[in-house]
Amino acid sequence: MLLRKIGWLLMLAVIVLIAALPVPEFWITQLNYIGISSLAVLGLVLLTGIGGLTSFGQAAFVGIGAYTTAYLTVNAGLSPWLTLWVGLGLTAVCAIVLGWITLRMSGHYLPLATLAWGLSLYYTMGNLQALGKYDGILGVSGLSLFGWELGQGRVFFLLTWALVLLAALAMLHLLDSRVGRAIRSLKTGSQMAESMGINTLRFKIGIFTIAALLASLSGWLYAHFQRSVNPSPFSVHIGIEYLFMAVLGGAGHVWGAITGALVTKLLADQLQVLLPALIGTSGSYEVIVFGVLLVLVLKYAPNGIWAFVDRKLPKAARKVDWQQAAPLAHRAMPVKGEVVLQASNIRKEFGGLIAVNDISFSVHAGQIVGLIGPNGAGKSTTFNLITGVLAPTSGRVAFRGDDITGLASREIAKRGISRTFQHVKMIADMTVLENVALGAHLRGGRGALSATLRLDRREEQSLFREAEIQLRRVGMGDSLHELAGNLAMGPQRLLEIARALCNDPALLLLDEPAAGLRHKEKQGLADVLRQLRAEGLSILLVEHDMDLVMQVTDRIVVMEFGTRLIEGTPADIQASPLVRAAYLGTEH
Ligand SMILES: Nc1ncnc2c1ncn2[C@@H]1O[C@H](COP(=O)(O)OP(=O)(O)OP(=O)(O)O)[C@@H](O)[C@H]1O
Repeated sequence: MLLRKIGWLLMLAVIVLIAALPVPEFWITQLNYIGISSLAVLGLVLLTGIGGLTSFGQAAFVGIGAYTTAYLTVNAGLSPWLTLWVGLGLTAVCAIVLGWITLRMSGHYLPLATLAWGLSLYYTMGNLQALGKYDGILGVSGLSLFGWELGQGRVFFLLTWALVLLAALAMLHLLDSRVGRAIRSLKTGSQMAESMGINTLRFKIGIFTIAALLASLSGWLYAHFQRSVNPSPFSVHIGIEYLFMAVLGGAGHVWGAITGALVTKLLADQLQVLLPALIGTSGSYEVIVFGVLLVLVLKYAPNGIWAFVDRKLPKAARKVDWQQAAPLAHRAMPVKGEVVLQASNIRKEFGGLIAVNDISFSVHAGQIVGLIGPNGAGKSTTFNLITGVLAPTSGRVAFRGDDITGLASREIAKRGISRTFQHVKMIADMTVLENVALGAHLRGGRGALSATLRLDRREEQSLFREAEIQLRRVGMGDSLHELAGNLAMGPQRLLEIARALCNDPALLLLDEPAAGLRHKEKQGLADVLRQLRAEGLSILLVEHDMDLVMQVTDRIVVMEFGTRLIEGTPADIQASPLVRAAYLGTEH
């Protein structure tokens, strides 16, 4: 905390000193350009580096901010302080509409779509008569405050960098919050995030809009700094340059944005002088060098320059300030023996393959039910049908008497079903505690604005308190501040269980929790499962480890080729020749 404060004070001191000392005007201008670019790149860090959504269209949003203020100040005589908000509003509308259409796409379709609308906006700016076509709008006024001209020098520099630091601070606050954890979960794919109750599309549109707003702010500054606008600085080419800055600086780090903008600008300046002197002719050779540099960075330093700096910086563990926090509300739990889950004739067809063939079974409160069967029997598909990852072809799933067939994962999580994954899904660069707190997403309600303004601290304390309780419940109370990525497989699986428990579930679905565990870890897991059952939780367990299944389950459903082969107590199953034949692959 103290170190962080010193860091901020140092940065402020450097900025004030640069403005106060006789630094040549050329450098002040360069630093102004760097600050303006940093804002747009900061948006890309959030969107691409942290949220995992690649966009080539960031420059187009810079253009919307720049053109809005240029047009309205020149043609309507409005104050730039008013047009800033008009630009931000217009940008938000464009981002929400474009995001709503394009962010459903995944893989390479999304970057392609951003290219498409980046180009469209560029040509729109270049072809509209009202916007001066490719000549743009000239004579944009500078910024002034109560009649005092801010100019293009030191005062503008102070304003720009104050905005950059404020944006960086806001983003750091945002990322260290309930909303921030949800944003960081987007990169792991939507399945885990949705099962924590996170509406991934909403969050994607949210970060897309925040990134666009930062770009728009950058455009507003640019227009009043440059005193003119034309389409060139808002082309896809510049969009790619912003991405380059983010990757070079460190797309996963807030400070990577400023580092990237700074290094790129300084390098471009130096190369523009050096290369013609070396080669003997002038031309845009620096673009070629940047191309080569980008390939080298992607190959040898994919996390960017700031990742190296970050590794050297001292890290303080999160301050434990949640001991006295208010406990989170609990849901009413089913009474022992009540039917918690009822699957009735559920069926799933993949083309011609019947992966789950009219299966029926139930789970009662306070029971551990095992779902076993040879590879490919349909266990994971059954899990996915119950948790809303897949919609059944036919049949019905009821939870605590309510029909939940075909509901989205996040709706099912809301009702009290939590799950773990066959292949652990966690956020490697977040601590164990933060990962587990993600599981309590639905039990908090504070949004992005509260987080940015730090008005969410009470709720955060309650969420962390809950996360610690659940980690202690599964025996991981000593690993709160460890990075999840450093955990061995056993603790990773326990982390997933603690995260699932954070949702205060009435039913827990565990998908092969013993896979990859050592003997001792399996015994530890068995103890945890027994303890959870003793506390009244119901568990549906898919597991290949027969020792564990026979030790902990009350009843077992055996599947084979998508059908229910037999159901009974562990003793019944062990004695069944049908089960033996299914596992040995012999006729029965
Ligand atoms: N998305 C899908 N598209 C097509 N076929 C699928 C899909 N998912 C699963 N299957 C098929 O459905 C059948 C059941 O698969 P499932 O993963 O549910 O079995 P499982 O019992 O969980 O196996 P394992 O123990 O190996 O995880 C398999 O034949 C599998 O290839």
